[in-house]
Amino acid sequence: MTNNNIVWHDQSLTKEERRKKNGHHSAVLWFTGLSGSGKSTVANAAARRLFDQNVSTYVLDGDNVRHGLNKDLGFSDEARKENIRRIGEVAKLFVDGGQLVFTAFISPFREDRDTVRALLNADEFIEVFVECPIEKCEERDPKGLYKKARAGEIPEFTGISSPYEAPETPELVVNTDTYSVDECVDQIVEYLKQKNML
Ligand SMILES: Nc1ncnc2c1ncn2[C@@H]1O[C@H](COP(=O)(O)OS(=O)(=O)O)[C@@H](OP(=O)(O)O)[C@H]1O
Ligand SMILES: Nc1ncnc2c1ncn2[C@@H]1O[C@H](COP(=O)(O)OP(=O)(O)O)[C@@H](O)[C@H]1O
Repeated sequence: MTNNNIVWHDQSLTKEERRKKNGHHSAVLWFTGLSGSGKSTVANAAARRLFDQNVSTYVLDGDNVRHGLNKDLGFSDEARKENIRRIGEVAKLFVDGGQLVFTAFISPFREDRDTVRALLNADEFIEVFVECPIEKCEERDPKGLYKKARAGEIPEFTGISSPYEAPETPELVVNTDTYSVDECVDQIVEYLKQKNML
């Protein structure tokens, strides 16, 4: 649905000016993975490591965003699609603002992640697959949700009663069953350095 009375207004500051001021590139690091795979932990640890190196970062997390902007959304396929669509647009604003934004959402559907990718330039979207076998995620179960899902108390639970489509060609894979949080962060920072984004 488009409204011809809504006219785009160019801003007084450009993305390039903001990047120059910050001294680094701006982009979305899109963390995707099962519940309990380590998205929030690794994303926050990476944001902290880079912040301590004077990089302007921000983390958008599924759990948190669903308390505010997306509190009207559930976990049906359509609701998850809308969740990711909205966050993709928000993340784009952060990129325009000159920040490295880390999004930590299960984002189970390839089509939805590709929709976000298409919003941004090629060097502004980095898909980070947070790989962890569901057995390990279930063993961790920090919020007890797998136990509830197995008991039938949570419908449409990713990996149990709702699908997860793993990335086929992510820019980066961090395996949290094999590597520690710090080692995962090392891999992320090394990637950004190799791409001259820092
Ligand atoms: N049905 C169902 N399926 C999956 N996850 C569920 C569900 N209900 C609640 N939760 C909790 O919500 C977090 C996932 O929200 P997301 O916004 O990341 O999900 S999605 O991207 O819209 O699929 C997820 O948080 P993380 O564990 O941090 O991934 C869960 O704790
Ligand atoms: N690389 C890792 N190695 C070991 N445990 C991890 C690692 N990353 C995350 N964890 C642990 O896994 C659990 C789930 O992490 P969390 O960040 O909440 O996952 P998600 O955001 O994907 O649901 C937490 O107990 C966390 O401490």
